[in-house]
Amino acid sequence: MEFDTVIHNGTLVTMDARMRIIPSGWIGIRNGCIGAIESVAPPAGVPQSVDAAGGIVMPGLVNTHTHLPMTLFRGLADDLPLAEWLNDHIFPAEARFIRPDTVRWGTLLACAEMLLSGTTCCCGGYFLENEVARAVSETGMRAVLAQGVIDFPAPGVPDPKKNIDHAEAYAKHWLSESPRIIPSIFCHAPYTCSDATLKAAKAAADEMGLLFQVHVAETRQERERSIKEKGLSPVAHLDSLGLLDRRTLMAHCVWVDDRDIAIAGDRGCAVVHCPESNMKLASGIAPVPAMRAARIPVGLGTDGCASNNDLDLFGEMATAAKLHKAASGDPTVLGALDVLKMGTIDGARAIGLYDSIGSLEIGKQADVVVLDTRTPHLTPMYHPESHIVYAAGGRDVRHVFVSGQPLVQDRRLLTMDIRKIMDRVNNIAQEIRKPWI
Ligand SMILES: CSC[C@H]1O[C@@H](n2cnc3c(O)ncnc32)[C@H](O)[C@@H]1O
Ligand SMILES: [Zn+2]
Repeated sequence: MEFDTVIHNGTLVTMDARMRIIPSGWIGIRNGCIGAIESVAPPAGVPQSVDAAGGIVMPGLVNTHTHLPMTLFRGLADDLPLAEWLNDHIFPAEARFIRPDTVRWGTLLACAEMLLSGTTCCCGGYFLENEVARAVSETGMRAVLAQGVIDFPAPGVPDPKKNIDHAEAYAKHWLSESPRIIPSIFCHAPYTCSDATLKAAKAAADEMGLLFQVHVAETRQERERSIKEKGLSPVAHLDSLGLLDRRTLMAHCVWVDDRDIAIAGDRGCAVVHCPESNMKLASGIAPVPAMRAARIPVGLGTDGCASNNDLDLFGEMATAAKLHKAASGDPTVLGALDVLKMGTIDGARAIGLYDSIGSLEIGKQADVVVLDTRTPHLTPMYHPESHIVYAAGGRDVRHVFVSGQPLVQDRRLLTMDIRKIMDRVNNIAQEIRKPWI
């Protein structure tokens, strides 16, 4: 087979069903897909030959929950609980500063940050999502991008009665626009969307075969209010509306009990764990080991930059691995390989892309990351998966490919002018910085 690109001389961490690790292997890429994974000598005469130079070659990371334009609000309102953070700071800032131009630059900044730290695919939603999708598609990154739905006036949808029509039109447009941009619909939460809105949004997503996303059971207050007002937990409430199935992705699920976990497992829906956001907003610790034991696909997410405050999924993996050990008193509860699965193949499964990304396998898209391990903090290397989760960071990412296209080469972005993007975001921040509340 003829290849367009060969990546050789690295340790391949495949994340395939056998979790193969191939020392000094190579992968061949043809027409954007992986065409070979081998341990013997790589072929000569390939147009593009990338020397991984003793580093790690792994699947691109999958950030399964984020809000890209929220880079604009990084560090704007810290050290607050969710309700105060959202109602007194973030919602007012969004009402005032979220416009097509600000969304574009905030999104490009998020893509730059994610690509430079090894994330090749993200999933999430926001308002003015047409602008988000347009910007992401320019960068070459892969993403599942949802139009946000909420029952009050939102940027781009001043009349909440039009929120479903707007989301539907957005999704229809992006269904056939780019193979790397997959549209979706995102209801903000059961406490900001009526039952009618939730059902209509899910019906619209179902009609087009799309992922339906929703923030669920994030805080104790959300759970208690749901039980008081609906007589059901947030998860049981969504289930009573018929919203939970294989195309539903629930972000957070911190305040879930055994019954909620059994419901989610039975329905086949997926969950995103956002440990750093949950820690920073003091929301709590999601019962990830129990959810995984119930065979729920659990991905990892950073959430938006205003509650994390970065988009580095390597950091998120390290946090997840350590948090659950500390919470349970059991160091075996979530091992390095478990967390690496959450950041790759399980994340891909959670967002419906299991067949195309999340592992290095013949036939899958060539979404590939090369880490440079020739650094003091990655020397020596006994177990690559241990290094990826416990010792490496986004700063160790050297090359990034999406569908075989190089997007980061020797730590430099090839499809974005990062200076210009940071300048624009800094200008927008001057506007946001002014006292306005
Ligand atoms: C339609 S989703 C976009 C909407 O969600 C807000 N948001 C960001 N992070 C969280 C979170 O952790 N819980 C609840 N809502 C969140 C974001 O600011 C947008 O308004
Ligand atoms: Zn979120």
